Amino acid sequence: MFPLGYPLLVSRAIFRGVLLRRCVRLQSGKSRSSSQNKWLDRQSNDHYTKEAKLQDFKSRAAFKLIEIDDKFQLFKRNQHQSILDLGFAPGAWSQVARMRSNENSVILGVDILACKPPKGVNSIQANILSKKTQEYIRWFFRDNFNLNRVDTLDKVKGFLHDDDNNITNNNSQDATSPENFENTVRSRYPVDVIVSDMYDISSPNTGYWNNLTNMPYYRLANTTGIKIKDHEQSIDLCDAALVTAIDLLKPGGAFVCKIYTGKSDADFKRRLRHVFNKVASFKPLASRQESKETYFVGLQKKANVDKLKVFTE
Ligand SMILES: C[S@@+](CC[C@H](N)C(=O)[O-])C[C@H]1O[C@@H](n2cnc3c(N)ncnc32)[C@H](O)[C@@H]1O
Repeated sequence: MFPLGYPLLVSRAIFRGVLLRRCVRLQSGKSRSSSQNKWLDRQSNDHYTKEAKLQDFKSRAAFKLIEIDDKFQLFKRNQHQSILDLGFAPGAWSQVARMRSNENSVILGVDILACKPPKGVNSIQANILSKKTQEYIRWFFRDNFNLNRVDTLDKVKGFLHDDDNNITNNNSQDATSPENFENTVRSRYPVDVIVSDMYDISSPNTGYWNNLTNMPYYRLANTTGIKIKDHEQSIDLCDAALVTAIDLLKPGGAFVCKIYTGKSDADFKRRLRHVFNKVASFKPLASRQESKETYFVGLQKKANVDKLKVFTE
């Protein structure tokens, strides 16, 4: 005969066994998927990841922009620049821009994620696919807001404030005066350099009910692994960055944009040639060989770019 408490003892023992197996699995890392393990191994052995930690960069992405800047000389030590970093989070590129530009240069990071910017960098949490975001960027650079001190841009401009009149007024000034001409160009095109490392992430579209209206998962930092989808999403963001460049980058300005390569690369390059005198593509050594990402660079922005022509011809 079994003692009375036997079933309780057995179930306790089974429960302990299950717990123990789980702990062992967690310690040995076996509960992670193989791709997670691969990613962790790669990160811990990666030279750039180690170096980023040593140099206090937010991520290894810093070294990609350093290589791009070494080759194309985007940032100037001897001149004030307005620099726009699209998709700045967690902030490694902004750190590089801060480090390599003049101390009076102004840097604005924009990201759809809320993220505290690195020291000496301003930031706006916004979606670049929204036209309103471009207005905020223009106001920020033109009116010299300092978002590090107070969130003045939000307080003064508010979401429904329409400030386009200022641009119209500036245009009606005597354009023959060199000073007025310079002011008009500055307020219309207040940015000297645009860098975009934006990358779309695929939304988890199964296994949950999305009960939100602002789609917080509609921005990602990883590829889906579905090559065509990754490429097309990347082209959308590149086009958004290019529209921002057409609308806000000063003539002569420089542009860098990450692209996840695919069949529409040539079309995008053609659009870039409408906007810039010099166009190049560049894969930094810090960009993993197996990654489909590469960078397009546009130098010497042309004056009077016709947006319609860029996207229709
Ligand atoms: C690869 S990460 C950028 C890394 C960054 N350059 C750095 O050095 O730390 C890509 C970023 O693009 C942002 N992003 C993606 N879609 C966006 C959008 N529509 N508007 C603004 N940012 C976006 C993501 O939130 C993500 O933070």
